[in-house]
Amino acid sequence: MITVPDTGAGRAVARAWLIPGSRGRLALAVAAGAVAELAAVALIACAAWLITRAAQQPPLAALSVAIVAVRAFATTRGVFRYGERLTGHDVALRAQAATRQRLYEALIPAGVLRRRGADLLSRMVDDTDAAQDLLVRCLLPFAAALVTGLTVVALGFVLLPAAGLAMLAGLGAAGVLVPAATAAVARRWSAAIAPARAELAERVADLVHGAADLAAYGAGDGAVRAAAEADRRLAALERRRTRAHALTAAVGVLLQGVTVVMVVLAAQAAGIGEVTTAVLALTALVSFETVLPLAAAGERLPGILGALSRLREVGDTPPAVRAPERPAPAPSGPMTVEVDDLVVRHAPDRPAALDGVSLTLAPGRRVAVVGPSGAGKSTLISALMRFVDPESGTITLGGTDIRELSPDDVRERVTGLTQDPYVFSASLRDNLRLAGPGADDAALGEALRRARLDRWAERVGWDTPLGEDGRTLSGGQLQRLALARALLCAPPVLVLDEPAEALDEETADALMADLLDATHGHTTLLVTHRLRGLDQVDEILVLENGRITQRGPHAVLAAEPGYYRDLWRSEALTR
Ligand SMILES: Nc1ncnc2c1ncn2[C@@H]1O[C@H](COP(=O)(O)OP(=O)(O)OP(=O)(O)O)[C@@H](O)[C@H]1O
Repeated sequence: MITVPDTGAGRAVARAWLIPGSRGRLALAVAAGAVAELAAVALIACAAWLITRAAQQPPLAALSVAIVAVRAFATTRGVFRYGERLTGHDVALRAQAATRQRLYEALIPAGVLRRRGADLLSRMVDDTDAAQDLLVRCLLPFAAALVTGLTVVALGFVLLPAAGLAMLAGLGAAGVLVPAATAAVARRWSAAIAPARAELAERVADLVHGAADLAAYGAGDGAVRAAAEADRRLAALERRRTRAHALTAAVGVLLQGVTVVMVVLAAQAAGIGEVTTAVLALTALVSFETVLPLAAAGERLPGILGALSRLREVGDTPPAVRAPERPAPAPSGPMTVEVDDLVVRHAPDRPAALDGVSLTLAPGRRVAVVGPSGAGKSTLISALMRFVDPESGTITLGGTDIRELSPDDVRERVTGLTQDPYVFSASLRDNLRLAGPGADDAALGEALRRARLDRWAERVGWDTPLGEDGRTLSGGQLQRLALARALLCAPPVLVLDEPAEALDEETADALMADLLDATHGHTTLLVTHRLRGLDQVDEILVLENGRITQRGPHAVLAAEPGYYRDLWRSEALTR
């Protein structure tokens, strides 16, 4: 369920996210826009005077100043319009870039967001466009219309107060009441349209990402129908909104016509002559050209403020872990990881995922963690890499509590093969270089050799694209590539989360054997479901329901009653 955006929050974001740093440029754009509009009005006023005066056939000299003025105003209008577009778009694009950057920075440490990927993507793309629209479509037109409107009304009062009054009424209604009405209409419709658009985006994302599963279970037609239905609902809402918008736009044009008629009637009643009448009438007519677009600005404004408040919601999502204000110096060289009485809870109302876990991982030692699904193995790795903070207990790295270190420093030192490794749509070489940007071909080759991927690499070539999400790789090759990356990165503490996950028996056994060979002498924490080969590690921890229930070397655990012996026996039976 998408909540209706709170526009007060949107205004706050507009101030906080967009304006700082661009005030000078913004003022320049506003000034250039106002001068361009004034020049446009003055151009029409002068042209009106020139044409009607010329019709009276005066000596040419009487017209020469007006001729020059028309040229001057035409040039001024063009030059300042160009300046306004240049500075206005410069400010707007800077604001948009700054908004995207802020959003991105807010997303990196964010905790669990309530929104799904498609909605988040639309925030990254559509909502950040709001930053640009706020300035280009709302703020600049409003400032230009205000300056032009006030000047024209003042001119009207000077020439003929009754005409000035008619202009004030007409421009005021078109510049304030009509945009307010369009804003109210838009607010009403965007409350209905935003969830409809989010629903369509999510359904389309499901269709694209879940295409294979939908096809496999014959659910494709139903999903397409649901997406088409969401599309129809959105289109119907958009149509109704467009009708309401057209109606308010028509009211604006009507006000323009009525104002010109009133001005002409007032001028005729006052008998001020046809030249002044023409000047007043055409000035009134053209002054609406700057005011009428405000209806569109009013229509866009609630959507913009809503988008900005959605951005703030992302920015306000509490980070999963807090970086210290002044991080302690990061430890270097071989380092011991000490976990002491660790309690981790993913949410206050959930049972602890880790409950009193203690372990020591000394330099060069390898510790394996085994346990049933949901026991807390991945949570332990998340805590070690500081993706989640403990409720109580400590983790120290080289003697320093990791909460005192910058999370990036921790993740540079404790990393490796995480669950579900991602393969980029790039070559094998580039996918490897991710873990070692400065590595030469010899180092890349060595990592591939240790992960037993070298022969395959020679066959397919180092520069062949691996396809989106590694589509050209088998499950085993993908895990080996991820292992090669981890070995290339060679962090002080290597973590390997279920490296043989989702592989067939034979491939998994081969991968585990190679992995145990490759990590010999390297400080390693290995989370695994498979026990084969664990006789090579220094210590095995059995984690059940967040607690360590057994610990020791393979030979001891395989002999004592418990989860490990049961699993070891059932593995032996399946061979
Ligand atoms: N982000 C999360 N929010 C809430 N609960 C979570 C979250 N991540 C894990 N949990 C819960 O914490 C417990 C431990 O999960 P964890 O993923 O650490 O188990 P695991 O041993 O790695 O399981 P598996 O072997 O299936 O990967 C589970 O009950 C799980 O539902």
